[in-house]
Amino acid sequence: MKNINPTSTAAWKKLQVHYQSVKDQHIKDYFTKDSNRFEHFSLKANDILIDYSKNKLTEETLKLLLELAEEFKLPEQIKSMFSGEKINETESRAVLHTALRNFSDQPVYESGEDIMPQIKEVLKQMKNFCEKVHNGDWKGYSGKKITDIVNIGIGGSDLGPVMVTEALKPYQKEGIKVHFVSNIDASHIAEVFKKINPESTLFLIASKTFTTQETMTNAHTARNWFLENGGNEKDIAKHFAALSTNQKAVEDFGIDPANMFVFWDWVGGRYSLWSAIGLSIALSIGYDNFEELLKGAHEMDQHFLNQPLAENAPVLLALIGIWYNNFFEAETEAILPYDQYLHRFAAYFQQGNMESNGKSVDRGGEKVHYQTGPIVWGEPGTNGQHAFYQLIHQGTKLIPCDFIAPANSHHPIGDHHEKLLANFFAQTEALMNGKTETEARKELQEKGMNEDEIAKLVPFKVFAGNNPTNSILLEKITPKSLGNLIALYEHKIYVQGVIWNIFSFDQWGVELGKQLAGLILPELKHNNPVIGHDSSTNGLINEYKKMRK
Ligand SMILES: O=P(O)(O)OC[C@H]1O[C@H](O)[C@@H](O)[C@@H](O)[C@@H]1O
Repeated sequence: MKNINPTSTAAWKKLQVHYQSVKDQHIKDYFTKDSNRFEHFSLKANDILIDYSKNKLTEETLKLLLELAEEFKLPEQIKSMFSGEKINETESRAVLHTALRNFSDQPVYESGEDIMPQIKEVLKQMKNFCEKVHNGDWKGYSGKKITDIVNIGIGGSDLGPVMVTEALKPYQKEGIKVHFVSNIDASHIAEVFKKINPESTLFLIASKTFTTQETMTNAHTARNWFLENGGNEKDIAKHFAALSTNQKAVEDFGIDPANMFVFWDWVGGRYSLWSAIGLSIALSIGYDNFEELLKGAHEMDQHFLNQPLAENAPVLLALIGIWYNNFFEAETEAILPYDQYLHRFAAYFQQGNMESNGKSVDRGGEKVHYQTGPIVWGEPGTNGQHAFYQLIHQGTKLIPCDFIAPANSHHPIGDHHEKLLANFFAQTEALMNGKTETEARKELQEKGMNEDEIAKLVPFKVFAGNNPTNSILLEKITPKSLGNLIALYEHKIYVQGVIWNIFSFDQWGVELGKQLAGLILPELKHNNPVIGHDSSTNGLINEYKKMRK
């Protein structure tokens, strides 16, 4: 499959021609032509309803996009991921986060070995550990029950657990608080220190490599704080656990090997919340709920693996994304959850997408001459409405949006949820329909304005509309439905990577920043001026040295 340039496939060429014939069509006209457009362009995938009818697409568009997927032998590429082929070629690794949530009783082979027994072993270890912490058998050095969990990790070792523990707050175990420290900025950990007591705190050092500068620095600071505030060396085992693939580094740090929860190099950092990295989640919501989350993801895995492309939710979302990214030249995509608990969902998939598909070299090592991964961003509704929706409605950029909402709130207080959902429905409708000049005029007339005033205001009151959205509706945000939803978005990323012919599971770009910061650090340890960089970097470092006290 290497060196297939998507732009030279037959389907891509057909899509280019087709694009010319539909690009100026208005989405609302598609609804006029087809009164059953919702039925034709929506599907149910397990717990999730996806309405993709409010998009700039026709049956023909979908047919051609599906042809594109077929040209890349997508069904085979999906199978190759699930079956443990080393599809992460630049790191020579399999990509098997799906095995972590495999409840099918089928073996999964990696380098000829069934990895399911080791996965189950770690799950058992997590379960036992959670039970001990929750029932108070796991005690701190002074005999107190654990009340606070501090997860120290960054990137994939932080964002997933943060997003999920926030999303599932209603399931939080009583008596357990979870804190997250990721930034190397000491303010992050200092603020957490204010809230915790060393006697009843458990630190989870979460790092796939156990070498990441931020995490190791924060871990050492936590250890020092613990020792300076009442704990002894011999007590470390009761208060520090490690979630990692690097056994040696964990031991060197001084964490009891019995407190190590392992995972494996075939779990990508940004796909690792399903692994031991999820321990903070399990401690927060209870192991059984954590398992429900895994089961929800497994359901979506089965859907992705078995549904024909035309009825395959992650595939459809991926193809629609490609349609906008590569034909309409949209540069960004917004994820807009109408659920306050999902307030880190967009941030989580910002890493998921941008670290996976932010690539400009194809699988054959050639520079690509087409667009790959979009910029992903978003905030929850309705807050976003009062912040950046103006630009989506009336700006000059095309921003395809995913609207996500649960039909039921965890807090059925008054009519909050109906109001929230009224906004959810109204926004996608307004983004599509816009407001015509006639409508704008009528509105102003009804306000009693005279013709002069109306003529002046009308241009500002017109909305072109025709802004595409997907609406994703769930019954309720539960561990299981959240598992479904996360896996949906994960698989979308892979499908897009296949079609852009890029590797989605490495992240060489992130490495550069790490190396450069490592070079500069020793130069900050003395007060002599530096001269080895460009004049801007030299100037900034030297001014910083003058400013610092
Ligand atoms: O878990 P680790 O090894 O500390 O890595 C943390 C993060 O580091 C880098 O930013 C990337 O490689 C991310 O994908 C990763 O999640």
